[in-house]
Amino acid sequence: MSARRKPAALRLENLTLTHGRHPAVHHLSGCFAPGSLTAIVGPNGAGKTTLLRGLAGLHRPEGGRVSLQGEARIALLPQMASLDRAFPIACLDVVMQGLWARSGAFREIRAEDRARAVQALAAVGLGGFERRPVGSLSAGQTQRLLFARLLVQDADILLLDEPFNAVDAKTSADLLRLVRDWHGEGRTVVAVLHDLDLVAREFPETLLLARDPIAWGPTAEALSAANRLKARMMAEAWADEAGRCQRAA
Ligand SMILES: Nc1ncnc2c1ncn2[C@@H]1O[C@H](COP(=O)(O)OP(=O)(O)OP(=O)(O)O)[C@@H](O)[C@H]1O
Repeated sequence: MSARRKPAALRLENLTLTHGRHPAVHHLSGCFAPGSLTAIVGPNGAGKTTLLRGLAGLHRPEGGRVSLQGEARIALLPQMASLDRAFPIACLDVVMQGLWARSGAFREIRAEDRARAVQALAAVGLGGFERRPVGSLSAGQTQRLLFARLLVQDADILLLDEPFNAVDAKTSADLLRLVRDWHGEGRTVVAVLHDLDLVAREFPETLLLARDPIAWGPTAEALSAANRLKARMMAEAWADEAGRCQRAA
C-alpha cells in the first residue's frame, strides 16, 4: 500500500439517521479531521453502527448530511457477525470482494489483484489460507480475514465496527498494530469500541453517542464521569418505540 495519503476529512452537518420512524442518530454535527484516530463509544443501541453505515454512504440520512472531502476513498469493516460463515466461499475470494468497488464483481481476475489479496492475507497472519473455506475459521481468524479485505481497499478513511470483538489478546494486539500503522500513514480512522480502557490508551479523540451526541473531542474530556453518566441517562430516556425527536423529558 502507498504511504502517501491525501488528507481526508469527513464532515457531518445536523446528521439524523433513522430506521423507519425509529431514531438512531440525532442531530449530529462535527468533523473527523484528516489523519485523526477517533473512537465512537456509547451504550447498546446508541446508534454507533448506524452512524458508521451512514458515514460509509450505506444508510441514507433522514436529515442533514455527510460530506467527504475531495476524492477520498472510504472503506468499512463491518461487525464480524455480518459475514455469512455458512456460505461456501474461500478466504481469498472474501478478500477479493474488497476490490469490487474498483474492479467490478464480475470482471476477470487480474494477476496483480490476486497477488494483492494474497499479500493482504499474509499481512494479517493468514498466509496459506487462500483456499480455506470461511466456515472453517475461528473467530480471531475471521476478524483477521475481514481486516485483509479492508487492507486491499487502500482507503483514505477507514471505518471499523467493533474490530477487536471476540478476539484473543494476541489477535487484538496484531490488529491494533495495523490500526496504528494506518494512523501513522495519515489515514483517517474511526472505530466503534466498547473497551473504554483501550479507547483511553490508544484513541486520541472520542465521540460519545447516546442517539444524541454527548461529547466529541479529546478522549479524556469526552469520557469524563459526567459525560458517561449523561450518556447513560440519555440512552435510558429514549423509549424503544420513540419516534424521531421524541425522547422522554
Ligand atoms: N434494521 C433496523 N430496523 C429497525 N431498527 C433498527 C435497525 N437497526 C438498528 N435499529 C435500532 O436503531 C438503534 C441504534 O442501533 P445501532 O445498531 O446503530 O446501535 P449500536 O450503538 O451500534 O448498538 P450496539 O452497541 O448494541 O451494537 C437501536 O435502537 C436499534 O434497535
